[in-house]
Amino acid sequence: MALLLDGLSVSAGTADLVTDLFLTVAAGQVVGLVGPNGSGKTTTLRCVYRALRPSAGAVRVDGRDLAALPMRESARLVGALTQEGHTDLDFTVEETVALGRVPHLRGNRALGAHDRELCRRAMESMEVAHLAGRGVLSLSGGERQRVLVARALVQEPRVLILDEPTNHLDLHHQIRLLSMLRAAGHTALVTLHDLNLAASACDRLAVLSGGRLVTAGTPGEVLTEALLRDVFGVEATVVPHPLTGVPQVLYDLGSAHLEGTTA
Ligand SMILES: Nc1ncnc2c1ncn2[C@@H]1O[C@H](COP(=O)(O)OP(=O)(O)OP(=O)(O)O)[C@@H](O)[C@H]1O
Repeated sequence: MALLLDGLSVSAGTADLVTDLFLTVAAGQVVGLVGPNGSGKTTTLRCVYRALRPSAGAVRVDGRDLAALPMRESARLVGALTQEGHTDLDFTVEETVALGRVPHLRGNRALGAHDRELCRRAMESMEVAHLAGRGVLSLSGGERQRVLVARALVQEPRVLILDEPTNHLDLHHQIRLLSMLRAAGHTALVTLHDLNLAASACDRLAVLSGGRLVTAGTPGEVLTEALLRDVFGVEATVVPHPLTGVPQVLYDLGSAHLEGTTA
């Protein structure tokens, strides 16, 4: 198992933010962590990239407890696109992407040819190569997001953690990023709010509610009308995609609105 959340719990004061979470991500799998606002998705991911220390349980990569490893070593195992990854420092795009190689460099050595080639390929795959010399602070939200994904990719981590990676991205770049994840065989734990994209992009979905795992399985097993009602409080229709068969959620906003309005 590439990534194991092994009975993870997180408390803040008297509040239990995540409770006894067991979740596995097999090598080469993309697992989507979904759930309503405040259900504990980001809190869970923060434990994996070590921005937060769990109050109980452990995060294991290839069986190794991350908390027991030096930061540099866990940075070679886990690469993350975080919600707090935006910086005030006006590095260029090229410099920002190159920072992803730091965990692999010995001492203060400069990038070698292999590192530079990885950066070039990651910038091309995220379609930011033409921005290489630009300062990141001058980029649009979507451009900056793609640069930060490129930085996580060049880290060549065993496990990629992506917290709402499609934020700010237009449809082309949302689909490009999620297709690339699957095609490149990355092992990834990803939070997504768009359940249709999540069903299309992920091998498995894990649903959180109130900091607890409600269910996990293939999109077909998980994404049911009953789950949408019980966990998200949404009445919707779930149909199989006509080409792929993966479940897709159809909403009837008209009737949902009419029921709640006093016209
Ligand atoms: N340091 C903290 N102290 C107290 N409560 C916290 C703290 N950090 C997070 N929370 C609470 O924990 C809950 C889970 O937050 P989290 O950010 O993990 O949710 P999420 O599922 O990622 O939500 P969203 O979909 O809105 O991004 C929320 O109710 C949040 O307010």
